[in-house]
Amino acid sequence: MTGAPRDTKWNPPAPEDSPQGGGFRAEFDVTTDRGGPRYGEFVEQVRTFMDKVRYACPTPELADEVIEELKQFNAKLDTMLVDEWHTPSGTRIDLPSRGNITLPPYEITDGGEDGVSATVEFRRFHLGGNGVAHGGHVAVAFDDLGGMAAALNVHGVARTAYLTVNYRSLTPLETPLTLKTWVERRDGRKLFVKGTLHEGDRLCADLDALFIALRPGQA
Ligand SMILES: CCCCCCCC(=O)SCCNC(=O)CCNC(=O)[C@H](O)C(C)(C)COP(=O)(O)OP(=O)(O)OC[C@H]1O[C@@H](n2cnc3c(N)ncnc32)[C@H](O)[C@@H]1OP(=O)(O)O
Repeated sequence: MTGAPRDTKWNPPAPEDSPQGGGFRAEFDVTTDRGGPRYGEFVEQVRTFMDKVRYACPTPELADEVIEELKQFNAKLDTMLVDEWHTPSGTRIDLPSRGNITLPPYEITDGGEDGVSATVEFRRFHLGGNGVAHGGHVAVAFDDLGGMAAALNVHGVARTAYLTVNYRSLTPLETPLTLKTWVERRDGRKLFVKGTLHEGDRLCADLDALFIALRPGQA
C-alpha cells in the first residue's frame, strides 16, 4: 500500500442517471502506470528541487542559468498537458500521496471504511519557521487524508465543509510521522472526521472536520 488502499473499489461506475456535465466525476480513475515507470522519480526530483529552492541563495548568474533551463523544461511539459482526470499527479495509487506533487509525501499503511493510517514526512520546502513545518501544510495533509477517510466511508467523493486543526506541539521536518483519520460520526451526507498527527508518542496536531458527501453530478 502506498498512496491509497489497493483493495478498495476506487472506480465505482457512475449511476445511469448521474449527470456528469460540470459535476465531480464519480469515476476516480486510478492507475499504477500513467506517466510511466519513472513518474515517481520525476515527482521526487521536483520535490528535491523545491527543497533546494527553499534554502538556496543563488548568485544572479546562477538564477539566470536556472531560469533558462526551467523555461525549457516548462516548454517541454506544455506539449504533454492533459486534464485533471488523466494526469498521473493524484491518481497513481502506487506512489506516495498518489503521485500528487502538491501534497506532503505520505504512504498509506492501512485504510478502509474505519479510517486511514499513514506515514507522512514534511520536506524542507514545507518549512514554516525556525526549522519546523508550516501549519498550512499540516492542514493540507489532514484535509487530504480526512477526505480519504470520508471517501472510503461513503464509497464516493466528499468535500470539506470545515477543517479545524489544533496545533499541540511543533511538527518536525524530514521525520516520519504517523497521521490517522477516521469518521467518528455520520449523519446522512455529513461525515464528522477526526484525526491525529504524532511524532512517536508526542501529539503534534489533531483534526476536527466536517466533510459532505457529494450528490451525483455535484461540483
Ligand atoms: C481521496 C482524496 C481526498 C481529497 C479531499 C480534499 C477535500 C477538499 O479539499 S474539498 C475543497 C474544499 N472544500 C470546498 O471547496 C467546499 C465548498 N463548499 C461547498 O461546495 C458546499 O458548501 C458543500 C458541498 C460543502 C455543502 O453544500 P451542499 O452539498 O449544498 O450541502 P448543504 O445542504 O449546504 O449542507 C449539507 C449539510 O451540511 C451542513 N453544513 C454545510 N457546511 C457546513 C459548515 N461549514 N459547518 C457546519 N455545517 C455545515 C448543512 O447545515 C447541512 O446540514 P443539514 O443536512 O443538517 O441541514
